[in-house]
Amino acid sequence: MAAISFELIKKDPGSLARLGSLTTTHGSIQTPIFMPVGTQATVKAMTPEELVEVGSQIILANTYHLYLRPGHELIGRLGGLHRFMHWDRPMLTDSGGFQVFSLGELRKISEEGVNFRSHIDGSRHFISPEVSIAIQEALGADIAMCFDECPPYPAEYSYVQKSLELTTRWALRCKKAHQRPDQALFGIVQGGMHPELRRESARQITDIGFDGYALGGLSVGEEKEVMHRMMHECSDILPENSPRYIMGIGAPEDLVEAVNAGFDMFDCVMPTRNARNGALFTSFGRINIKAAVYAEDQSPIDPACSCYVCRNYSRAYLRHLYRSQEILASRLNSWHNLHYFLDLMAQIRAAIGRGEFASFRNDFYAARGS
Ligand SMILES: CCCSCc1cc(N)cc2c(=O)[nH]c(N)nc12
Ligand SMILES: [Zn+2]
Repeated sequence: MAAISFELIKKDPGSLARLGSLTTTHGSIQTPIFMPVGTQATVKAMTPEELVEVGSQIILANTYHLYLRPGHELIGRLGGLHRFMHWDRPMLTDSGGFQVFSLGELRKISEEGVNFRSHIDGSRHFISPEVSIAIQEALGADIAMCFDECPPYPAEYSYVQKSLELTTRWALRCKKAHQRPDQALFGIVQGGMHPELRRESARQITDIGFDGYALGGLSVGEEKEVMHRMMHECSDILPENSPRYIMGIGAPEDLVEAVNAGFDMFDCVMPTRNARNGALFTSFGRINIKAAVYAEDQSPIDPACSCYVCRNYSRAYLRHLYRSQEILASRLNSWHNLHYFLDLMAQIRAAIGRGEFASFRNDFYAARGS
């Protein structure tokens, strides 16, 4: 029996947007979906029960971080990541490559894998496709990701081309190493910001064949129009009846564009990281709660928001908490931002269900004056 099954429920008449249902070992997910990031086995400041209350269906964790601390063997011995963090719904783990390149010190890449120093204590480590798969199988998430190289941005065409070829060879090694029958494995498409390399990588990864397909190498500092163009470059190559995930995306406007390009799954630290910095998402754009203008503002963050925070707390109080560096500031701000992202996806699913995604997209931009 396959670790996951994906049902394409409805295609939007005016775009590539689609409704889907992804069934995993730990339950089903309605797509398009945003996946909160729980890097170190916690979506910062939120309990699992609160994550469910704000609409989370699936959350992410990070192989790199959990390998370094507390260790994947420890988590495996204690029953796996679901039990360790008291989350009994779907989970996805990233493969660690991206974090090694973006967090690790003094990393050295070879055909075999990557040697790097821990960002925590400088200790030396090595991760290969086989090691990444072994870590993810020990953690036991419902979806594992292939070990890939996310090329730096910008990078020479020749470097990006060699890099995508390495990612393909690593993807093949990941597929051969992956044994866990209750865990799906997604391939990752690279190719930088070059349309023809994106298409070449998409062909190579789909030729190997995976349970789902991700676009990597985006949200790495490129201009938005470049990011959006790359989203459209390989939609026609990725199998229509497989789940499609764009890694590290993104801001609300990027989510709308990614759905418009035919993608189903997204993750980003933005709602929780921005929350801790006081940046709050609303139906009329972003606000920063530390601004003096909110000092005596008794209105909610967003009058159009139905979340627990907007129903019970004023901007004045949230500004006070933030300026006082109270822990509750991170909790309430994260609660509202996650609700905003997850409610946006629920509105998108409803619009696709009505065959009205194109008008939803127009209204979304109109409400933000763009
Ligand atoms: C928990 C974090 C998941 S997404 C991390 C991520 C984010 C972005 N932006 C790109 C990549 C990528 O190219 N490859 C991989 N494995 N991961 C990426
Ligand atoms: Zn709210």
